[in-house]
Amino acid sequence: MVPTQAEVLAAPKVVLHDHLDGGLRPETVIELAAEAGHELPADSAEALRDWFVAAADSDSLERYLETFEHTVAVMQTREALSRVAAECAEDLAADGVVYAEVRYAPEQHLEGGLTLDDVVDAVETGFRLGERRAADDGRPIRVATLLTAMRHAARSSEIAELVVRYRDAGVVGFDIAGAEAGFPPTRHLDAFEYLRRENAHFTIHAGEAFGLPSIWEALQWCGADRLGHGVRIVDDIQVAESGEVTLGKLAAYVRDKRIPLELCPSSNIQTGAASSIAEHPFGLLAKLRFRITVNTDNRLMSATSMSRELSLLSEAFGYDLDDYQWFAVNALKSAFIPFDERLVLINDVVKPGYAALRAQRTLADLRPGPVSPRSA
Ligand SMILES: O=c1[nH]cnc2c1ncn2[C@H]1C[C@H](O)[C@@H](CO)O1
Ligand SMILES: [Zn+2]
Repeated sequence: MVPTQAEVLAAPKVVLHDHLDGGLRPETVIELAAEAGHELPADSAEALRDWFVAAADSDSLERYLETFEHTVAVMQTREALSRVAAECAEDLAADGVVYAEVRYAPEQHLEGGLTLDDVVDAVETGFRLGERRAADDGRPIRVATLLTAMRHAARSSEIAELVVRYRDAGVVGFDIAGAEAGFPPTRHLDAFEYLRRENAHFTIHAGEAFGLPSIWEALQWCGADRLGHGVRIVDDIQVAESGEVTLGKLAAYVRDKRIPLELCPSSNIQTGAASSIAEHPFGLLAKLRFRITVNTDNRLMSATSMSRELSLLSEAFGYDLDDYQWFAVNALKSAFIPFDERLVLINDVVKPGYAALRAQRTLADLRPGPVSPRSA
């Protein structure tokens, strides 16, 4: 059975790959742009929502990334950053997300004169505010932060130091993002080596627009804990006409070592990494029991949510509540917060949440049917 919309919304969800600057409300972009004097490509919230999706729907990661010009431009003050972060926490909570790791690149928010530390302070203030508002609304959420360095730039060591400086203040890990082709992760080896010496966690966008060499470098040279996307690992998997599956050495390593894949189905379709949800490698990777997780990437650019991603996957692959629970538990096992906190979320939030949804179905099945005219 495929979950109903109400069930999808109520299901406890976990997202590990969601960009703060890719998840603004269109209304907020318009208001902040007016304050900042930034010119937008559309002037109503509806038109702007459509513009982002159409512009991001480009079959190219580079063109997809150009749309961030308009979100980053309006996130250059403390107030704007705190507001966007608070709304992000509230929107995720309203969608039934119970734990989120949200990322952004502090180096992109210095145009208004803020320091890197000011940026992180402002965002953390916003997340705490959003968490409080969500809890007051009866939808508690925990939001943790990943700080991203842009792979074409040269500030990754500074950002890695920022991660370590704020590790007890909401920041749980590091990431690199931006155009993948031509910018291998090994350009940032100093940052990764520093993070490893500091016992810090990091993920790397790899295997999205570029294939196996990028994944191999991210894991075997840089030591990434997780792969941002990693979807191109399918290039190392052969499926014969008979259905027999053969994993290459890298794919086998990723599966054997339980390397988490932060899969983002809708985003992949927009950048051309997959042609449709039904043809997305998610189905194969799930069947082969890779450590897969479901993610939004950029809710604004893809007009999506965790509920929508799960619904699309259910339509394509028939996933039910048990599968959703598996995705959520996979994500928590792979999260960068401490082990004891992950266990609490798995045992006290996610599992009871799914048990309650299953119980509702059982009760609905036990309810007597309508009274027939004959017996009335
Ligand atoms: O899917 C992505 N691949 C590579 N880079 C990305 C993706 N989504 C967002 N970004 C970039 C654009 C943002 O400005 C930056 C930090 O969130 O990360
Ligand atoms: Zn991303």
